[in-house]
Amino acid sequence: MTAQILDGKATAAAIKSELTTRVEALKAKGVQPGLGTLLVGDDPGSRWYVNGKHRDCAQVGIASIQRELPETATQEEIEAVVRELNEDPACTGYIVQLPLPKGIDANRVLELMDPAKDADGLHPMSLGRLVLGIEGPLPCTPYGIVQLLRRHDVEVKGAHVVVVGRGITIGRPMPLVLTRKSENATVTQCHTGTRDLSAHLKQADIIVAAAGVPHIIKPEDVKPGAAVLDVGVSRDEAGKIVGDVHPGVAEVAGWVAPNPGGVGPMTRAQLLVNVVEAAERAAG
Ligand SMILES: Nc1nc2c(c(=O)[nH]1)N[C@@H](CN(C=O)c1ccc(C(=O)N[C@@H](CCC(=O)O)C(=O)O)cc1)CN2
Repeated sequence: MTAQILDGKATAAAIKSELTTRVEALKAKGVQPGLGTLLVGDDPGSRWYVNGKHRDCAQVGIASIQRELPETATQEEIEAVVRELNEDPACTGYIVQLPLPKGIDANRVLELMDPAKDADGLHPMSLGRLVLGIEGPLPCTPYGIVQLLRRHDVEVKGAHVVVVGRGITIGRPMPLVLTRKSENATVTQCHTGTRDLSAHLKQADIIVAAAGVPHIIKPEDVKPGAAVLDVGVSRDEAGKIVGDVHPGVAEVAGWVAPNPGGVGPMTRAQLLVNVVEAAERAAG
């Protein structure tokens, strides 16, 4: 293996340590930040992610509010919990864990959230703010990726980034974050309608692979020295994660974010950043 590792675990640990100091300063002003989560259904992956978020909160001094509903919950029952979280003063920010069960209108649920409590940066108002260049919470995975690159001194300004995928949590908002003046990257977005993925990938200085297609990024499609971030999550028969990036890419790339251990921990760290920043804004 020749590529250097974009170490998400170590970087997230550094961010959490910085946040601990900021949370202490908030508490000294009488402000206790609290993260709420709403988990609907029994998906073991989603449960693992939500539990991880609350473990992180405990580490940095953020309070936890955990709400759960069964897989059979109706749209109305989910919306009732969202209204409760909107009203709960102990909950300064919250997330609705995605995906929601089949048949639930996730957009309607997201729209119902109080935008001032959107810890995920996925509320339509937060995404609109991002488009307009107004300060607000940033989507956790896209901004976690930017932080991971910055903290390893990988140049984002002027880089050509190819994003593969257009899902709500990563692919769709990723170009919005990367093309802000502060990031100033040039972005090509590829998806299932892209004719020649390989031709686009070969041009990339940075590849963000969020297609959810095992090993779709092959060594022969990667420019030598490029940074490749694997965000795809598929599972093999034993339940082990299989990413979007073929292991042979590490022989060609300059940098790789492994999966697990790369972008996932950064998603969780950025969520805490959003909670702390919202509490800081509220505290003036
Ligand atoms: N409301 C949201 N739902 C979802 C989001 C999101 O940002 N907001 N993103 C993903 C899931 N996710 C956070 O919720 C998430 C994914 C992965 C990780 C992580 O740390 N992964 C580990 C590996 C875990 C494993 O072995 O299964 C890693 O990469 O090292 C954290 C959070 C979809 N839903």
